[in-house]
Amino acid sequence: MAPTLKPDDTSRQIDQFVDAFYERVLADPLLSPLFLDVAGIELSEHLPRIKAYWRKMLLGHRDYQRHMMRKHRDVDARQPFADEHYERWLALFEETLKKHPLGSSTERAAALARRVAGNMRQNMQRFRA
Ligand code: HEM
Repeated sequence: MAPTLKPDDTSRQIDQFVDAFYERVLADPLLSPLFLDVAGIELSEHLPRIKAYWRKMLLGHRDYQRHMMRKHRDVDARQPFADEHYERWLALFEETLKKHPLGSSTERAAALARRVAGNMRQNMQRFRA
């Protein structure tokens, strides 16, 4: 019988995935200024939040309770997100997922990322108008 992946394993995989994703994002000339200059993120606070967000989305954990859309609206108000930002963000997300899959949650993570990015794009346009 194939070994079953326990939630703890997925949680560890999420940590590795997010670290690897942010290595790419922060090395990306298009995306990194939004994180480092416009939002001025503190990595030691930001990364645990992103990990908690994905544990909530994929495992139903309750430790992420912030309003992530509002955070993006604040950044967008200072430096509007363009289509190419969404495309690059998703491309890096999917590239990272291939190298650091999340077991049985891999496909769901990809689909969620696409859906949330699509909602975000609409949400930003509504709030800008
Ligand atoms: C164009 C695409 C995106 C860009 C450029 C982007 C950029 C950013 C930036 C700059 C921050 C830091 C905000 C701050 O601390 O002030 C942030 C936070 C965050 N992003 Fe994104 N993001 C994008 C798409 C997404 C998507 C699609 C998701 C989810 C599927 C996501 C999830 C998050 C989460 C959970 C946070 C943490 C918010 C908090 O502080 O609680 N992002 N993002």
